[in-house]
Amino acid sequence: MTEELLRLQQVSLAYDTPEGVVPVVNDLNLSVNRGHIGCLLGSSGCGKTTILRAVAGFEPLRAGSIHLGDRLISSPGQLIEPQDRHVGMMFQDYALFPHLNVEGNIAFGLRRWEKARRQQRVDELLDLVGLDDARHRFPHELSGGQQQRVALARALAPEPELLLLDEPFSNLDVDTRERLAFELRDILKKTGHTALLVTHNQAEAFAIADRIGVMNDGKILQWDTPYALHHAPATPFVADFVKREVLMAQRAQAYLRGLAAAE
Ligand SMILES: Nc1ncnc2c1ncn2[C@@H]1O[C@H](COP(=O)(O)OP(=O)(O)OP(=O)(O)O)[C@@H](O)[C@H]1O
Repeated sequence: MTEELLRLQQVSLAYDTPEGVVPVVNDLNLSVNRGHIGCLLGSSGCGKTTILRAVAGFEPLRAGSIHLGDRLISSPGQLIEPQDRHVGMMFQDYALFPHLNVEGNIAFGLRRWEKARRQQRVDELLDLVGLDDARHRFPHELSGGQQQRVALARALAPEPELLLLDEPFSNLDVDTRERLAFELRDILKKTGHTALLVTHNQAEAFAIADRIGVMNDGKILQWDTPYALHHAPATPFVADFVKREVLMAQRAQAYLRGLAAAE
């Protein structure tokens, strides 16, 4: 078995608009090894979600190829349907079904499974995400963090080869975000899942990912470990980007310390 699970080679993506073709990504290369968590980090509009959608099978490629293991899943004119890719996806708004309880949401992708096996899988996942006691509750009866865990369990339920996460913490408050970022990493490492995450938040990227790609304007400027991004940024943009975020986090902490002191 090769080390690499996901491989994007010379990928170009664009949208057709009434004004013409709008290029988003050009000649993009990246790979994520089995069991690793990769992350695309960049500011709004740089093309992160478009790349994730292309891996999921919702965007056609203008050029290049996407492989999952030995399978070619996308190339121009060739697209394996999203449901046949063995790729799980978790969206920023969780997209839980409001009329189904926690168990029902998690079991949604397992409708074709035999009943006993399905129940066993749901029980395993409830245990994994710590929601045993909430199995009969409906989404509106859950906190944001709990909803996020249900969404994660639902995405993992059919045992996807690859998990895609689009800004998984954007709906949560800052404290919950930080806690869940570590928790998510823990869960994925425990189960050995391979994941590709996109976020504009550096703290999240650094808390979760084994490899991070810093993006700007449809390009990955550096695909590296969090340590290397900090200590050996490849371009002035990456150095600035990393430094700016650290500075902002320090300022936020100083501000909060100031508030606490004033109380
Ligand atoms: N359906 C579409 N039609 C035309 N242009 C689009 C479409 N979806 C996205 N775009 C454009 O493509 C570019 C990349 O968008 P994308 O959503 O991939 O960025 P992103 O980095 O994920 O941003 P965000 O963090 O805000 O979600 C943006 O300029 C956006 O306006």
